[in-house]
Amino acid sequence: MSATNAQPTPVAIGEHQVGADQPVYVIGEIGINHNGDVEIAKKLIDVAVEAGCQAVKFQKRTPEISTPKDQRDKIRQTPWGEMTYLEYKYKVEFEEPEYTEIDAYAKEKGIQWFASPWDAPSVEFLEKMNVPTHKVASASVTDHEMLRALAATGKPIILSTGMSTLEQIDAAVEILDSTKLVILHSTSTYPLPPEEANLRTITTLQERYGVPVGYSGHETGLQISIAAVALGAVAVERHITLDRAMWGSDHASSLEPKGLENLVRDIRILEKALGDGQKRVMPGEFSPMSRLRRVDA
Ligand SMILES: C=C(OP(=O)(O)O)C(=O)O
Repeated sequence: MSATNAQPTPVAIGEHQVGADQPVYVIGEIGINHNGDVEIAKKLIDVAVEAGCQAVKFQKRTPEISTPKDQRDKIRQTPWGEMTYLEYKYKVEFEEPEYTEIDAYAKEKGIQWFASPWDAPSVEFLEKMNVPTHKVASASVTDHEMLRALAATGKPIILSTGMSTLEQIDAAVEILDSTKLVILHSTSTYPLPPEEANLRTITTLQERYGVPVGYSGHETGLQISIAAVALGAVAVERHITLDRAMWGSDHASSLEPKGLENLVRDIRILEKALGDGQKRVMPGEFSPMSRLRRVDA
């Protein structure tokens, strides 16, 4: 855990480098917005590819382990009828046949995919799928058993930090290999109001952990994610959906295809605009300078 002003070495995630002076790593978080339908998942992969994301992400659960005990028997109205929360969790869970299809489809489309495992057996499952990285969801920052399973994979890890204190993040970072770690600043309020975004935490995390820091956003709109990049975020993750009005908990605070396209477009402009911070006269200024500046002044 080193505090330093030097830029941390980028982390390699498959063919992509994530860090300073690299293209911002944009992750389209499909999560469970596929609503249990692999065809919707494929359409969302298309959306991410067309927007220019480098990766899409899913969530992998073993529902009888990851669903909090006091929530399991709660009754829910769902598109599949009335059922318990646990039954619903199984409805939206992809298993090996669906992930095999997703893997082939993502490879064909040239985009990376990975997932946040929500329990230790899901780490094993994702390892069998040969994912390039694993994401730690904010809710799992304190799940040390799972973090140890993730560290044992030797893969680069993306650690989200919503709903967490610095002490909880310290303990998680102690378990993970900080040479292969990307931390995401996040606030787990859905949808995120601007006054809870606290984007300056990006700098706090950069200085405290000396690793590349990105942003996982749950706001509506694009401004906060774009500002995160201006403040140094090297990765941005946003939930994506085909339609914000679809049934399910995460659709409303997700980006639709046009929103994602605009986000990636604006991030790519910002990457160019941020520059290197060295003050110099730019090539485009020579002509206006010759017209506007008095040489005898
Ligand atoms: C909920 C997740 O992420 P975050 O905490 O970044 O929102 C997730 O990755 O499953």
